[in-house]
Amino acid sequence: ILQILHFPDDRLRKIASPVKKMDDQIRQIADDMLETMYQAEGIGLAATQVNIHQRIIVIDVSEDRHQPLILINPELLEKSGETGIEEGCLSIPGEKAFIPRAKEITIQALNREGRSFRLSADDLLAICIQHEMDHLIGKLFVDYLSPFKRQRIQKKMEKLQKINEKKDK
Ligand SMILES: O=C(O)C[C@@H](Cc1ccccc1)[C@H](O)SCc1ccccc1
Ligand SMILES: [Zn+2]
Repeated sequence: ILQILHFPDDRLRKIASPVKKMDDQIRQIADDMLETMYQAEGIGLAATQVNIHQRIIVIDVSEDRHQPLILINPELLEKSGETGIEEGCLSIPGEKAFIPRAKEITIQALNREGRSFRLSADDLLAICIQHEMDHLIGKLFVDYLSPFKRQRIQKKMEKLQKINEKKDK
């Protein structure tokens, strides 16, 4: 299980580098990320969130929680339409906000064997991919909100941090 960074940790703002070569080390990172995501009851996780600054995303939006998707070096090829839901984020626990997203997207990525594939997605899967791809460029859903709302969330998270630090001591 990997430790998930929490907003406003500056490391969440780093830009991830493309994976140079798909190898066992990258596969191990993806497996550790999947385990961390399932344990945290998320439906997606980006490497940035676990302080690994490479373009690796894991997703599982299935009901049975056994259809993991690994996206290496994802690129957005097309997007269309508009949709949105109240989004959460494992790096901003307890906060939710409606975020506008494209309804359909087509991406290209490498799979766990390092082979290039294209994926067209809509609804929750499309939203999740867009949310995770934002993480890889240091973007969080709070960045779509007004500065006032973002600041209010930052204050709440910093207070939570202090309470947790006291507990750990
Ligand atoms: O922090 C993350 O990247 C995990 C996100 C992924 C996500 C956020 C918003 C919309 C879709 C995916 C979530 O914490 S996963 C938790 C969750 C579960 C079901 C529906 C929405 C969010
Ligand atoms: Zn997130």
